[in-house]
Amino acid sequence: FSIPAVFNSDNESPGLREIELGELNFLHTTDTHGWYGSHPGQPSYDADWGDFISFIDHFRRNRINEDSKPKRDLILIDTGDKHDGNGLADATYPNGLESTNIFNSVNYDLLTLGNHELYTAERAVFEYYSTATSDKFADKYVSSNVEFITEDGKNVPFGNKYIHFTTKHTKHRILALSFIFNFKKTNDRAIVTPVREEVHKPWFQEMLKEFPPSKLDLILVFGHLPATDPNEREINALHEYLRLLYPATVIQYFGGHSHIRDFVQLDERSTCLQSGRFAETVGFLSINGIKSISHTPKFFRRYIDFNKKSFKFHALTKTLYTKIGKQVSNKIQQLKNILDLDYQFGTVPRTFYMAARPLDDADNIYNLFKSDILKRLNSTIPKANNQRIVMMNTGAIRYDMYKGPFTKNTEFIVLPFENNWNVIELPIKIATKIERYLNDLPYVVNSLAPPEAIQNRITVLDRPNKCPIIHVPWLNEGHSTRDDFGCDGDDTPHNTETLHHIPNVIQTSSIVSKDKDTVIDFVFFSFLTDDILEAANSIGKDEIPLFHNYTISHVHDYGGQSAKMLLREYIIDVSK
Ligand SMILES: Nc1ccn([C@@H]2O[C@H](COP(=O)(O)O)[C@@H](O)[C@H]2O)c(=O)n1
Ligand SMILES: [Zn+2]
Ligand SMILES: [Zn+2]
Repeated sequence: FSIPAVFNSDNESPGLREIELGELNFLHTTDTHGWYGSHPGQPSYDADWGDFISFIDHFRRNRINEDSKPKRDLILIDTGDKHDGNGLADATYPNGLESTNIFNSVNYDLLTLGNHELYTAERAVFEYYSTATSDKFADKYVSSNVEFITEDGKNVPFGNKYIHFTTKHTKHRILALSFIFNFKKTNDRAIVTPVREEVHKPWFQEMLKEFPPSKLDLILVFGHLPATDPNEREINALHEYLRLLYPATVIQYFGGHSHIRDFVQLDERSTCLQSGRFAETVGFLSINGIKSISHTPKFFRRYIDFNKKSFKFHALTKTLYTKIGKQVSNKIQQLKNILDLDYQFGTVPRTFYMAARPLDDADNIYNLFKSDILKRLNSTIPKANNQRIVMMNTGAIRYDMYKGPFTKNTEFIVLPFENNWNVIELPIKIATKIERYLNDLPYVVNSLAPPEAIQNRITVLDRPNKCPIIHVPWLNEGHSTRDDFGCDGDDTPHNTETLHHIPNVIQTSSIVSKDKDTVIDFVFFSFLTDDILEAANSIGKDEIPLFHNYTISHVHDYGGQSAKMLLREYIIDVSK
């Protein structure tokens, strides 16, 4: 494979791929999960949220300015998931107390919520009042299929059901809608209605009447659902429905939730962009020829690495900082200090990877959990025959653990969730079959593995055509995205990161009995409770005549150290 011209090394770093502006231009973020303080130690993502604000400012001035000919507009979008993943959000109580202010300093034109804004009632209430109905975003926040339940028990839309607006310079008439995927683990202050049902509700039908095709130039659907999802196909179902009603209108989607870079062409007049995760990516999209009926519109997509070099390059500026951007960067640094996120517990001896190393490799993080960390779990409850299995979902681990300082923030980054340990007593003949049962599940049904791992499996299946594997000595390892427009979407060429299979769950076992009827403790992350019951009952039916189902009454709190604490104990031990 020969090195393309764009991969030159005569620069201070490799050449970047340009963006192509259009009459409508979009910058998109999603699944930021509190990553507003940049990725220290990862030069590809060295920009913080203040730098992003400066970038937008320069970009608007230098590339979308008032006098540009042809005229242009810029629309800034975010598609949710702002908690769980970084101490800036997760080290405060309530979660997101300070980071929400930081996130909200971006002047988004359209924003919405993800499932992480709905895991608890407290989060739903906070999101609703701090953002959805705030002075700044009340006319910009859209959530077409989520209802908020007020203190006095009334169901109200979680923001706007839809927004209609006309762009300032190019005068495009836009109808904006936003849907979240069919999220079932919601709380008692919010209701999610599946997309397929929501579109048949009276409000939707009235909206269709108010905005027939003749009154719209573009339908914009931005939401917390994956661009590619061959199992649930929620975007596809929505698109089929909208296309029947608007046969020639351009319909542009922005997705999220599965944490990957992705771009899908739904038909000649419709595409969907998804812009990664964790403030590693700013998605750029432009469209030209929107109002033309005789020609198909031209779509252009680019995945911009979240770093200062890329920001300066695309915004055509030599210095990035603006006053407001700098203020936000300072605020982030202050918050980091107040929360003591750089407090160091020990040192990570070498980098442990989630998917970039095979599961049985000594540098694989799941291997570390199986072979060491899970075994450290202690509990005071009486043990069934002194034998147990300890299981966790791989999705609970959210990031590679890098060689170097292990800080308070590293804990939130690697293991953000507050899951505790549950236990159920099971005979060996059931307990030993659960791992296989859960790992054989069709991947998207229960979403136990990390979202990006699930999605990588899907995109590999969905797009059998290959992109060249890049191994160029002076490039950083990172995204080499393959999407419906090909292999050149990333603004920065990276060495291809080989991704290995990650199972849905991992476990350690101390079982020694040969007698398969011996009862042992089956210990698992609380997030897995429904899946464990389903697996035990399904296996039990096959294994035991006149089997009685296990129910939640058989599940107990196991106690013991949290996963965060187990990891910290390991680090302290290896740092001695
Ligand atoms: N208590 C929890 C909550 C979630 N997870 C994992 O996160 C995944 C969802 O994350 P998104 O950012 O894609 O919404 C979920 O599928 C689990 O893997 C968890 O482990 N514990
Ligand atoms: Zn997410
Ligand atoms: Zn999500």
